[in-house]
Amino acid sequence: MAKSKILKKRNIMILDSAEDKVEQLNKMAHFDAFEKLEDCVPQADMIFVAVKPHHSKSLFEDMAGLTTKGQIIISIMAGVSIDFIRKATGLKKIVRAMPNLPAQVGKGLTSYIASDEVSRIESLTIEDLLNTTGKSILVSKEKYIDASTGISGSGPAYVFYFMQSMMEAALQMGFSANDSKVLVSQTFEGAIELFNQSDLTPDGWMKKVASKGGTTQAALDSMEDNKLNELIKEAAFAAFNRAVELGEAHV
Ligand SMILES: NC(=O)C1=CN([C@@H]2O[C@H](COP(=O)(O)OP(=O)(O)OC[C@H]3O[C@@H](n4cnc5c(N)ncnc54)[C@H](OP(=O)(O)O)[C@@H]3O)[C@@H](O)[C@H]2O)C=CC1
Ligand SMILES: O=C(O)[C@@H]1CCC=N1
Repeated sequence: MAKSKILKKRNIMILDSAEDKVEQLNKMAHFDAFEKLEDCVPQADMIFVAVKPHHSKSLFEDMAGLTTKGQIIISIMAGVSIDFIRKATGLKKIVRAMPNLPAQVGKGLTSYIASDEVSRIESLTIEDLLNTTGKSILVSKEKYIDASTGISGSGPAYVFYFMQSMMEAALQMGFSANDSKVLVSQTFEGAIELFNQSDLTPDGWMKKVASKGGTTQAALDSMEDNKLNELIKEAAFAAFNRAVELGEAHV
């Protein structure tokens, strides 16, 4: 975000509670870092909250008296609801967003929703900011933020789980660690590129790879026999349910 052309140099202030981190962050070119809320919160137009959900209560308590009515809170915390943030901060303009880790390389996906008090123009500005980290989707109900946590928020970890499993199989087949890594990463990259450059569904692509009675079919049959599809869906719902649970702990 800081590197994007949308923001002028040093338009971003970062707060961290650790002195050494603030020092380290201040050596970077694109933003100013602070250790104290009072040094940055009062001057902010938008306040991104990126602490762990269980730190939110004490953070909001510490922010009391430092915020002003027009400020917008943009929370990326899993589960924590707009209603909770509204009550805890006394502010009305709240955005809940769920980004994912590929935002670090400009390939993120952020779902978001804004409270009614956020104006259309503010919402568009926020979308522009979020899009500096990849793509964004505006959802129609807050429950879709929890749902997208189970798909895109936590999703990169599922992909890494699959990669890890395939790399372990490659190692067991006798490949070196480096060759295992290249075999797996290029396979993922190639598959994603094919998928993105066509209208074919994943199922359609599976059929293109699998020759009748061939090797791929043997692998897909093994996955079906083990109900891997169900297990993956169950895992995504476990993350969704955990987001709801985190929300229930913050009411
Ligand atoms: N990791 C991910 O892929 C995603 C995470 N999220 C959400 O982002 C949030 C952060 O997660 P994650 O980055 O994994 O967690 P981290 O623990 O890495 O980051 C939290 C940061 O908040 C700092 N912090 C805690 N309390 C305060 C405070 N009172 N004032 C200032 N800074 C504070 C911590 O500093 P210190 O370490 O010094 O305590 C730490 O740097 C969570 O709410 C999570 O749900 C959302 C989408 C994806
Ligand atoms: O694991 C978590 O709780 C956070 C939210 C989505 C990704 N990481």
